[in-house]
Amino acid sequence: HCAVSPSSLMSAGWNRRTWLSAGGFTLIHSRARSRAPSHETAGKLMRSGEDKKAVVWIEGNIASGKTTCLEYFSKTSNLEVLTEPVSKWRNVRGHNPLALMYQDPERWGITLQTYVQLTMLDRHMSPMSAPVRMMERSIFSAKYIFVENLFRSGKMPEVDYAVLTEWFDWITTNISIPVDLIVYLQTSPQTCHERLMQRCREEEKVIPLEYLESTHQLYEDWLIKRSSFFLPAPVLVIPADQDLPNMLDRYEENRDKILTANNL
Ligand SMILES: Nc1ncnc2c1ncn2[C@@H]1O[C@H](COP(=O)(O)OP(=O)(O)O)[C@@H](O)[C@H]1O
Ligand SMILES: Cc1cn([C@H]2C[C@H](O)[C@@H](COP(=O)(O)O)O2)c(=O)[nH]c1=O
Repeated sequence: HCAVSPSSLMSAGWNRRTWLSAGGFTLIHSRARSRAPSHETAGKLMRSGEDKKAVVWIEGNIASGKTTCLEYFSKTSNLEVLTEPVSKWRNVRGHNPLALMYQDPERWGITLQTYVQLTMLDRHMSPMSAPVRMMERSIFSAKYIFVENLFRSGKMPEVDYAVLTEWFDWITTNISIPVDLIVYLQTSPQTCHERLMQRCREEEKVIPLEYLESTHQLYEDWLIKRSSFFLPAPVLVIPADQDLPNMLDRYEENRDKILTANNL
């Protein structure tokens, strides 16, 4: 195993631009076709050659049906599906930060959310293998919904919130995280609570309805009222309290909009 550091490459005649390009990344100066105005992307790090592909985020409360939706679309050709890295949150080198967070949020909220932020960034930066990417949640909802919920409910110390916010702001200022469309599976907290109980994930058995009501409100403020945080793309709302056959009809109705998200 041979470690090559950026500084040794630089002294061998490489500059920052060639080093980044070799790793599949470039620094953006301006973009021919960009999702965001060029002042929002200029100077940011982004993966090369992926600005013509479409990126769709599937957002929604816990147990709203995101994974089920992704599973349905995964049979579509020319589309890749990225599920949330929950298995990593349940097992990092033998530790379970998701379970720890639910047991003692004041102590372990920062641990889980730091790891969620890292693993989400890793998902966003992974090379695209198809013209359309459908991804479960985002680094944005991790911050705007879950970190915010911990902090506002008094379960995250202000210093932990400040450190996570500094990290988040650095990442979103310096790295381009493309998105063309946000699909919001809009459910009632009651529906999520029923589905969560039915799914029966061990760590989540302690989640009360009130927790889902808070995260629901944060989602509504972000994606419907647009009153809380930066919204990086248009939002397609799909009412998702319906049974599965009805949901599949809703997905078919919206298939074209979703698959051509970068032409909206
Ligand atoms: N439309 C639906 N009607 C009834 N149950 C559903 C529906 N969609 C998903 N489920 C079930 O609800 C639970 C949570 O769904 P899941 O897709 O895992 O949600 P998420 O990924 O948003 O947490 C699962 O047991 C799933 O089978
Ligand atoms: C993004 C994010 C998630 N979580 C928790 C919430 C749930 O218990 C799981 C994700 O499950 P879902 O069924 O896919 O909604 O992870 C969290 O605590 N913090 C986060 O940032």
